[in-house]
Amino acid sequence: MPVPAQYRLVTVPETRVADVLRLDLWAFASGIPLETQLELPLGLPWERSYGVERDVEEPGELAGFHAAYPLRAYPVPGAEVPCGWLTWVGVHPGHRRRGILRAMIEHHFADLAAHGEAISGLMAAETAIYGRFGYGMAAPQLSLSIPRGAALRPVAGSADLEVTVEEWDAAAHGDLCAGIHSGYARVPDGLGRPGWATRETPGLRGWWDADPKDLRAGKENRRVVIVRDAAGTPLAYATFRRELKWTRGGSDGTVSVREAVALTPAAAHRLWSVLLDLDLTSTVRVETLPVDDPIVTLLADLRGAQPDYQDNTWLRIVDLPAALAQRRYATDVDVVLEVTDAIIPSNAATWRVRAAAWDHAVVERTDAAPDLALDIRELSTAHLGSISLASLAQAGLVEVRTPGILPTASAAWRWPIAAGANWIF
Ligand SMILES: CC(=O)SCCNC(=O)CCNC(=O)[C@H](O)C(C)(C)COP(=O)(O)OP(=O)(O)OC[C@H]1O[C@@H](n2cnc3c(N)ncnc32)[C@H](O)[C@@H]1OP(=O)(O)O
Repeated sequence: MPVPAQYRLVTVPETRVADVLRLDLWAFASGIPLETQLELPLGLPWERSYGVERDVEEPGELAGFHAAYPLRAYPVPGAEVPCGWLTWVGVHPGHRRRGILRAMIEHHFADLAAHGEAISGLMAAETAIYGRFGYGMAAPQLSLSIPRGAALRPVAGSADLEVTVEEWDAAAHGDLCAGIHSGYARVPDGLGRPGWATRETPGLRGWWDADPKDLRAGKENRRVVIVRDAAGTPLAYATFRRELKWTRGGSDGTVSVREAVALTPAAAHRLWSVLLDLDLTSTVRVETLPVDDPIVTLLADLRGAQPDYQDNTWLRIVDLPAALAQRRYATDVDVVLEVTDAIIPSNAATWRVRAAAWDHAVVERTDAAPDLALDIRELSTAHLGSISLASLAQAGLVEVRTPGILPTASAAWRWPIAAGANWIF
């Protein structure tokens, strides 16, 4: 769909940052004044930033905006691939529901094709927005509120590790945390965690490393726990803030953990042991965990941590043959898929997908009778290996045409480690 009449799509240079932030204030009602926001690191990919404005002679205010982070090593099952990450989507309330978002999405897909990116990912502000454009909820997340002192199952070697607890200092901790964070995308045993997006661009790193006072929501400045082995090699870190609340019964503080990332089981155990034993606190709150994060099985009483499950990453296959060939499959598979796609006609076809276990696939158009029929949204949902084709079939979202094919196809698309990102962007 083209941009609606009387609007035009434009590239947005960094010199228009105030226009972007003004629109963003309208779209997200953040409450942080423009003058303050102009001082904050934004991390925006200006080379891939696009706006929609009134089709008048002089550039005016923006009616819509979106951008794409050019991720080059986005983890999918068994591979790290280019991904155009859709971000900063907003339409001014005075211009909404006229088709501006739809036009921006179609532009985004064309932009991905021009940059050789077969998939798009995003985190959705509202869950109702992106399914209509073929995005599927590919990675759920878990949130926990863990009581202080919650028992953990023992892990050998945990007590031998060294721990430091420090105030965050980007110069001292930025590279160390980035190294562990990107390393986590490849554990355990090389399997890798699909969906574990890392802060690849300098803009994203700068945005993440900063700890601006205006974004602390009244809590203390960022703190960091680092776990090292006896040789001093960093194995895990967590960033957190505490917030104390005094009640008649004493202190009732909360530890808000932004990230807790460990490369070994012992380091994970040690890291959480520290977070769960901070004085004057009673709850450790963590929002964005992969659903099988080590803490889930380390906790002796998961129920006591009030697990809460919701969507994290939405994924869209934009170039079907490329995307299906880029990832690997967990078992031998030879299956014919009939795929519908209302927005990208080149994906809407019948495809034969053949792969040996743990290898890439050969993907070809075919005239053969389909074994499974599904929309691109469902194929995108299954792409990171966390939501199975079998569960989608059980919900009536994948049609099985060849009886008996579903167990093999479903096992091939699944991945032994759940997908998940642990930061919001
Ligand atoms: C990846 C990210 O950045 S997520 C951030 C998204 N941004 C926000 O949530 C900020 C506040 N909201 C907005 O800025 C706007 O309302 C947007 C971007 C969500 C939608 O922009 P619009 O230009 O109004 O959308 P547009 O007119 O193209 O609508 C396309 C379709 O999506 C539907 N739609 C759009 N927004 C929503 C929503 N929030 N909830 C449900 N449906 C929606 C429309 O009804 C329309 O449906 P149709 O195709 O059946 O007619």
